[in-house]
Amino acid sequence: MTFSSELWDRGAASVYEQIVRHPFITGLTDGTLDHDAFQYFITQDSHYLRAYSRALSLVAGRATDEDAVSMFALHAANAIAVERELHTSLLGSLGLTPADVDAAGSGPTTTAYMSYLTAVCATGTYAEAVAAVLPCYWIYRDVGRELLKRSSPDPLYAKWIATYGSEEFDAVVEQVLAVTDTLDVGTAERERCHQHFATTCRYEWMFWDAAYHKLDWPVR
Ligand SMILES: Cc1ncc(CO)c(N)n1
Repeated sequence: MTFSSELWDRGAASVYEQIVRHPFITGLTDGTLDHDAFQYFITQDSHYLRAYSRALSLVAGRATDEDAVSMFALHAANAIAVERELHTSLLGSLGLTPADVDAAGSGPTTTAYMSYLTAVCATGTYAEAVAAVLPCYWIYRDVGRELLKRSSPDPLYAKWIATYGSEEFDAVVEQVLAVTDTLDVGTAERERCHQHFATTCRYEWMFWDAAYHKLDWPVR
């Protein structure tokens, strides 16, 4: 069994089932999700993608194989590009400006998820860092594909779905999976990889759940 399928079986399979059943996700395709929740999601994702880009830069710096260095560095740059393009256009359609995103700040779940990714990528081994960032790619690819089958009556949601359900995004994820499957991991390190992978899978579910409930800090 490949390392990536081992990670998925132990850490993602059950969480993924719960993600595709989540009312945020089903609401995207049947059009019942309210725009306030989607707006919260895109706003928080703008904050998330900035941290994700920096986390990927750390992974790039850890990689020894030059193809992997180049790949993660490219993905780090692309995360900023996606944040700017997709989000500016979607936020514009929702009547929001980048200043509104800054003013909203990052919510509790976003902050927790970003902090975890940053910590693992800064202090873990290369394999641990790859395991921590992998669910961000993989879950979005699978969710995007699943949603693309149904698309959405709402053009905003359809646009979002088309990005992550695209063949281009699939090719990106396949490259990362191939890198994951060539990692040389020791026994103790392997367990830590499983923990990080499972944790960021849970954060992926929590990120959608936070948007669905428009979760705010309980105190300010
Ligand atoms: C929370 C989250 N996870 C993964 C992705 C995919 O890059 C994203 N845009 N946002």
